[in-house]
Amino acid sequence: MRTAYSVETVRTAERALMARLPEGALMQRAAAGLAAACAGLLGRVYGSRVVLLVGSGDNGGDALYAGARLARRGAGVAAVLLAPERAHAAGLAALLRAGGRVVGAGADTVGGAAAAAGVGAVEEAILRADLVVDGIVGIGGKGGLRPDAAQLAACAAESRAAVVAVDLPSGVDADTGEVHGDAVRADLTVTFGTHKPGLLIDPARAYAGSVRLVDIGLDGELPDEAALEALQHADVARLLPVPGAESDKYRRGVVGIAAGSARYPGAAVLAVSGALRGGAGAVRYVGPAGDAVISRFPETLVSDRGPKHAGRVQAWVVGPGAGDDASTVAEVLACDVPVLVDADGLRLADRDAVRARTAPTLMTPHAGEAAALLGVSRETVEGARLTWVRELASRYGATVLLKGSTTLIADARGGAVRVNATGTPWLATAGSGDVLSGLAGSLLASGLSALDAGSAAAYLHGLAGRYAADGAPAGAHDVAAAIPEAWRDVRDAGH
Ligand SMILES: NC(=O)C1=CN([C@@H]2O[C@H](COP(=O)(O)OP(=O)(O)OC[C@H]3O[C@@H](n4cnc5c(N)ncnc54)[C@H](OP(=O)(O)O)[C@@H]3O)[C@@H](O)[C@H]2O)[C@@H](O)CC1
Ligand SMILES: Nc1ncnc2c1ncn2[C@@H]1O[C@H](COP(=O)(O)OP(=O)(O)O)[C@@H](O)[C@H]1O
Ligand SMILES: [K+]
Repeated sequence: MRTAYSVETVRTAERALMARLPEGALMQRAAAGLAAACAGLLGRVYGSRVVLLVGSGDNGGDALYAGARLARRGAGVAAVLLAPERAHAAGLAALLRAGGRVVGAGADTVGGAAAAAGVGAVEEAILRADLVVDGIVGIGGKGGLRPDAAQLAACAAESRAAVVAVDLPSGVDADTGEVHGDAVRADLTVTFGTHKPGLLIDPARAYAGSVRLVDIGLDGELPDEAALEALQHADVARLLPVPGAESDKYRRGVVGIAAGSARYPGAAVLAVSGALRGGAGAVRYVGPAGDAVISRFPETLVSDRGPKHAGRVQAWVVGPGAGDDASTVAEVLACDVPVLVDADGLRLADRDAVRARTAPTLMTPHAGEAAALLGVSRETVEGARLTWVRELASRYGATVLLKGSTTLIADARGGAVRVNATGTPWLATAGSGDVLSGLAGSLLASGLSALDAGSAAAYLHGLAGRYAADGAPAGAHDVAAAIPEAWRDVRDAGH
């Protein structure tokens, strides 16, 4: 399991750890990890040109100490100080001792003979650099970058240099993944002690590039419950149902799919295609698309009666392609088994009916559907996914899986939110959400909690999307067909 903790929790853990260590030890650990990552990216350190963007906090201190290490290995290191009089003094002294220099403001006072002052010198240094280290601001940041910092970030973006962010890309919100204004775009982010939620949630995630975690010994000080959890293969493998000797189709779980309409029969077919690959022993279909379903998947138990009379079902999926069939949605919500509500079903579901349910409910909106339920714009949801997925879960008293470039799953009870890391933009294809709903419903029917069913389904679906697409467009039915391959990969990693 990969976990991420809030800034407040990190600060508390940092204080506890610092109290047991010599002064400056943590920063040295951070700087050593940062310098190693920079060296890895540079390939050859000797003779390379490195520019440090240095704010006035400890984030700048990390950059300065790492710069000193690179300078000792023969890199030409220049520091740009955003606030020369407040730059980390010991870090700056270490850099200068190692042969580094200062460019721009403050160069005349601290840089010695090699110093060059002026904005032109700064720009030139950044544009000619092989590597830019962003130590402007880390977990002490508020809001987007200030204008002087934003100018440096723009210059770094223009340069051919690789950009390494220290702890976080400066300007992004560490706790939420929101980006309010300008921020640094990094190729690599080297983060310390633990991931921060913002590194795993878009839009901030997209600014971070790839992320490397440096162990500074913080683990023992962090609480058990994280702010955010990202399941890995082994975690998902533990969740996947495996039939035993005494299993039969009913004991494995029957998932009911109430989906599709005369206008959208394909949604029913796709939801069934996901459900058949999700571990339930049988898939039951009710709705007007029975012929389409049976002709594609003859193993489906098709019923022409409503959900209440369809026979034994351990979990329902309702909504994909449902059009305006509100009565079926209401009927399913009245069933005392886990229910997944997706697509049209989200709009048709009565909030009080959802809140009144005692069996688990899993809602699976994309950002547009979530926005409609919340009465805000799609952009608002996409800009602050963590806030809105929690809000929706709390308003409906349900587990909510918010789809998109970052998929988040939140329980109404609170606790750690799950983030799925396996997706690919190739999944943005019509009907792939229907496949996900069937898959998650099937996992619900085989006994997983709503949080686990949603997380495991998103994980497998993301992997299946990768396998199906493999760098080229794929249809939703290809994604469904690739689920068994994803399942086998995950299962094999769990042994
Ligand atoms: N936690 C750990 O275990 C460890 C933490 N470590 C490191 O410490 C870092 C935290 O250091 P920190 O607390 O000194 O704050 P930091 O991020 O440098 O920011 C403060 C500066 O940012 C400025 N500033 C603020 N907003 C801004 C904006 N929008 N745009 C521009 N500037 C802005 C603010 O300016 P001011 O408001 O004071 O004028 C102030 O100068 C952490 O991220 C990690 O790298 C490691 O060394 C070891 C282990
Ligand atoms: N940019 C993206 N990156 C990763 N996954 C994405 C992206 N866009 C969409 N997806 C995924 O693709 C699926 C699309 O579902 P949905 O929006 O419901 O489509 P549909 O309604 O056509 O079935 C979801 O699983 C979603 O998480
Ligand atoms: K930074």
